[in-house]
Amino acid sequence: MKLLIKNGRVIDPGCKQDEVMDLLVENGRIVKKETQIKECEKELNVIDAKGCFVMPGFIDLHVHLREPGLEHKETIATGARAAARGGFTTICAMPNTKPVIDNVDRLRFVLNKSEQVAAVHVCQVGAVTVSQMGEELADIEGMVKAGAVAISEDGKSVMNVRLYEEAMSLAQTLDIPVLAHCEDKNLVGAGVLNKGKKSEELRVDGISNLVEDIIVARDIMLAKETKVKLHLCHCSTKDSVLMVEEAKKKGILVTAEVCPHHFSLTEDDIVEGDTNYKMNPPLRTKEDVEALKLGLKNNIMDVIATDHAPHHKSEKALSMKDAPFGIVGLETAAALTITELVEKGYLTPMQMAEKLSFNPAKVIGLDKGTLEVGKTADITILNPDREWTVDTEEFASLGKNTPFAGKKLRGQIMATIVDGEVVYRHK
Ligand SMILES: NC(=O)N[C@@H](CC(=O)O)C(=O)O
Ligand SMILES: [Zn+2]
Ligand SMILES: [Zn+2]
Repeated sequence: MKLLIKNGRVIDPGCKQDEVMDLLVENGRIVKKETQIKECEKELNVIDAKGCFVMPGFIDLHVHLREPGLEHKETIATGARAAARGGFTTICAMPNTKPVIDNVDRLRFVLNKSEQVAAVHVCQVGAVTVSQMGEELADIEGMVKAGAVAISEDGKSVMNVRLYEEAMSLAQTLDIPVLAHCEDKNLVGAGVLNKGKKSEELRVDGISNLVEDIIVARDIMLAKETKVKLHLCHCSTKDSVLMVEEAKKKGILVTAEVCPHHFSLTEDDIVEGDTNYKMNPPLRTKEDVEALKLGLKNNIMDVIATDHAPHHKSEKALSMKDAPFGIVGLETAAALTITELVEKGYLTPMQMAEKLSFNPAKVIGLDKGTLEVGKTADITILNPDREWTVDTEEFASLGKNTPFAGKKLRGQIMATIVDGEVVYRHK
């Protein structure tokens, strides 16, 4: 069956084109991109994308799928459906499952299961160390040969610098990036929220900017030394942005991501007792948020990734101190990007497509992120003007843990297409 997407504003970072055009998809690929495509075959599925952005399918470098072992939070199937609803056609699963994805068998389990049950493409990230214990290296080479697209210790930092240097050198040889969660274990202690006004007001331990900054500095130096491609996960501080800018100027191979919650909310938005405002790194100050937004605008920050971190209701029902860190993000990311960045003039629609698709594809070396003729038809259709209210009951994710519940956002995913098949269509 052929698919014709008509009258959309086609935004293609691959050839820097932003024009109203039609796209024809056949056998899972884009076969025509023209001002007006006339097709009169009966066997044709037509989507009218008038008034919509037609972008290369979004690619999320940072997702927690929770399977194996934590299926009460999320499964591969539900997480992938949430991705489809959010306009993501490829997601990268972090390895902090139970057990941790630190060997070939476990990696194969996720990839095989994803083939069977996932509505979107699933890539797997391998752990850096065995069981993420920080003591001995995982089978990095084996996992990369079996398809791992990157390595990461996400959830924590590798505190042993000698071990991390070895892992980075290996990753460099294998030509995969290291996705770095930057948090000094000793400095963070029992921190819960950003250290300052809010942590004092709510009488919980604080997490200073230094907790992140010190490890960002360290990891950039390690990347300089090992020449590995370093990708900094969920950057939250103004000094992270400064350091990334400096590192890039020096030719160090660093890229950086910002999560929608970190550019949409500050610590002042935290509602007492609502653990849906608790995530790692924490919501920072207005100054940090402004630096992140300008970092995105000035293309210092390359990627928007969700850090989709579903938790069960009973876990998030604990106190601010005891509840787990993390919020879901797949089903609100595109709308937050439109509402907070595109509408407010920080990003052009082209930059949005770069940060949600083209750049993440580059980070992990995927031949995706463009809408050029001949490429795989992974496509996202989004209406930038439509307003909707976040209703967690409608989420495909098992995780309902979001601070954006009940919020009115602009920008609605109308259709998500994977390998030429429509995997999500807004009613
Ligand atoms: N971000 C979070 O607050 N939580 C993540 C771990 C992580 O991304 O560091 C999780 O796995 O729940
Ligand atoms: Zn992390
Ligand atoms: Zn994470």
